Formats: sequence, C-alpha cells, structure tokens
Amino acid sequence: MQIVSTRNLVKKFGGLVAVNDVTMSIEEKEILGIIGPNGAGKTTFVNLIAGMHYPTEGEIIFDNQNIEKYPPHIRNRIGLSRTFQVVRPLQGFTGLENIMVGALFGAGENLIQARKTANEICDLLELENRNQPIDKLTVLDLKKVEIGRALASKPKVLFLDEVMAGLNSDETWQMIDLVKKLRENGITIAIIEHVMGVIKELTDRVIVLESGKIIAQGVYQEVSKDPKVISAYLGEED
Ligand SMILES: Nc1ncnc2c1ncn2[C@@H]1O[C@H](COP(=O)(O)OP(=O)(O)OP(=O)(O)O)[C@@H](O)[C@H]1O
Repeated sequence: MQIVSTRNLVKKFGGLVAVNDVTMSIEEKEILGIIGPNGAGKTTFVNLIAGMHYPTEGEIIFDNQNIEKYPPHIRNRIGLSRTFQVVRPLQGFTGLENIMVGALFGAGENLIQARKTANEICDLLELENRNQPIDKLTVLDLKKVEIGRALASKPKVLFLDEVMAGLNSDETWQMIDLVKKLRENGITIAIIEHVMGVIKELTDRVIVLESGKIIAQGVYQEVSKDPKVISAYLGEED
C-alpha cells in the first residue's frame, strides 16, 4: 500500500527547475533509495515532502490526504520526519536531551513522557553514551542522536539524508543494521545516499533523479545497469 506519493511535483528556484514533474510513490514499510548525481534534486525533493519547501506545482499525498499546503510542523505531527545532512545538535545538552527536544516539540509530549520516549529511542539505537554532552560524542553517536531526534515525533515515514557520510566502514555497517531495525519496527524509510554499497545492501527499490527528473526506478541490481543511470553518474566531475 502506498503511504506517500507525489503527482507532477515541480520546484523552481527562479529559473532553475530543481524538481521537475516528479510522480512517484513510497510503499508502506519499504526502504526506498533516492539516488542521483550531485545537484540532481534529491534533498529538494525530500524538503518538498517534509515541508521545508512548498512545491511550485503538483501534489503530495500522505496517508490518503493532500499535504502540499501543510506547514512542516503539521507534517511532522501527522507522521513525516527527516534527518538533516548537516547535523546541528543543541550544544551544552546531552544526546538524550537532544532527543527529548524532538519528543517535546515534535510529538507535544510533557517532560516526563519525553524523557521516557528519548530513553526508549536510545535503547533502540543502542546509544550507550546518551548522558554525555554532545561535544563528547563520536560521529556515529551524533548520527544516532540526529536519527533519534527525528524518531521522537514517532514518524510513520522517515527520510534519511546522507546519514552514512563521515562514518568508517565498521560504523557504516552498524548504521545499516540500525536502519534495517527501524524498518522492522514498522517505519517506512526513504534514504538519500551516495555510497552505492549502502544502497545495494539496504534498499528494496530505488529512484534515480537527474536534473530534477526521475530517469530510472526499480530494484538496485537492475537500475545500476541502466545506461541512462551510468551515463548520469559518469557525467559527474568528482
Ligand atoms: N534554496 C535554494 N535556492 C536556490 N537553489 C537551490 C536551493 N536549494 C537547492 N537549489 C539548487 O537546486 C538544485 C538541486 O539541489 P539539491 O540540493 O536538491 O540536489 P541534491 O541531489 O540533493 O545534491 P547533493 O547530492 O549534492 O546533495 C541544485 O542546482 C541546487 O543548487
């Protein structure tokens, strides 16, 4: 069953069409990969669904309702959550307290409930150092805090924007296992990721964006052989 879909979604920044007529859907409890070369429109697409940007044209449907005009906090309340590429935790607070902020403001919980929720999330994420201040945490722990903050609003769909960036190989595997665990907990996941090994390991299906358009979609093994996809990546300079 589809949980999120878009119809003819367009986002223009002045003359630049960052997302160009994207019609797609996300199935309940799948792990969907969103891939494409730099500047393809992946983050903008996620921003449109999570509400950081409003579309220039088109529709976004979540749980059978049109949400394209809803502000981000409402989309968050009804079950859409995301992590950010650049993690900006609240300094001076612990990992646990950062996650509590998500429960207080995302889910509208009181302090006692928020602490309980944050502890449960830390257990799920195996965040041992939850009571350490943010500046004492490793990159992996900071990523867990970012995911934890997004989970605190109890999302049905979680968008992960390059959560593997900056992790070494061991940590990447830990993160892959963690994302699988989230899905086992009933959360639908859409992940933007540059590391193809991660996409191959993790996703049920991928969509490939180039210059704002979907150029291919399907299982990774097929999509990765598509000449359009290979050529889009070969065109990259880095
Ligand atoms: N707020 C904005 N104002 C103007 N242009 C923007 C804005 N956000 C993104 N863009 C442009 O839209 C295009 C798509 O950017 P976007 O960040 O969505 O791509 P991406 O696929 O996520 O790239 P990357 O993989 O490098 O993160 C780029 O040309 C970018 O410069």
